[in-house]
Amino acid sequence: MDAGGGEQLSLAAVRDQLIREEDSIVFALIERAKRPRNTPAYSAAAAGGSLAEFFVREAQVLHAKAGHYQKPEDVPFFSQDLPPPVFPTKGHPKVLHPFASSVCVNDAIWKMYFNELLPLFTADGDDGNYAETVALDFACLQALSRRIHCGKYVAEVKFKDAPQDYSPPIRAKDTNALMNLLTFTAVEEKVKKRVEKKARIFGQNVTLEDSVGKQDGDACDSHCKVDPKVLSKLYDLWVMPLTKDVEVEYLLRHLD
Ligand SMILES: C=C(O[C@@H]1C=C(C(=O)O)C=C[C@H]1O)C(=O)O
Repeated sequence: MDAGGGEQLSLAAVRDQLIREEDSIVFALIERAKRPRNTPAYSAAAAGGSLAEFFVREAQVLHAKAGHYQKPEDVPFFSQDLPPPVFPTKGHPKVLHPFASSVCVNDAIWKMYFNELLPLFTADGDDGNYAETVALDFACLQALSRRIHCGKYVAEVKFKDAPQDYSPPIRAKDTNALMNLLTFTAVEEKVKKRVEKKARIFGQNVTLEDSVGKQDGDACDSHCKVDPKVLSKLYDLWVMPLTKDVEVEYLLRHLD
């Protein structure tokens, strides 16, 4: 996480990072929406797995060799037998507990992405561009996973800011109390509105003839590359709940 790069980790800095991650998620979905659903890419092939699974496994091997997956928020979807980096990597400041790297909700992200999200923002159809399609899926999965696992930093700063509040429910392993403590409904409402707005702005067709930015609100939503409402739904139903699951899972082990 960039906010961990030397300066004091703060809730404001971590939230700024989360805002930046929104851009990556919105753009990744816009890119994937260029292609229709392309379901054959997700059907199990003779060898067992699907093309999507094959691509993610192989892409992660390359990414691992290039030095990816060294930070607590960069969590691979298939962690078994990943090779070490081939080139020297620059260490990152250790601001989280060592167990942070084992907090992972990628299985839930995988299921959510393929079973729930994809049908919401891709058109029915099959154009045969399976290799391109799964590469775009990989970008979406990585962007979502990275944002959600930034929850580890959120949890760390929340604990550091109020150890007296967080320690009793951690000791009591009271998941509900922790969830209530770390939830900020007003912040969540703003996040939903902002991602919807970003999808509306980033997803409009830019031409020289029309006046870009003038169209606003629901009027232009049907022309957007991804329905802006899908973004607020994605964050409401899955991204923020999973981020909070990461926060709780991280906090539960904080006093171990
Ligand atoms: C990430 C945070 O924790 C919770 C999760 C949020 C999110 O995923 O965007 C927003 C507010 C909180 O309910 C935060 O406080 O910023």
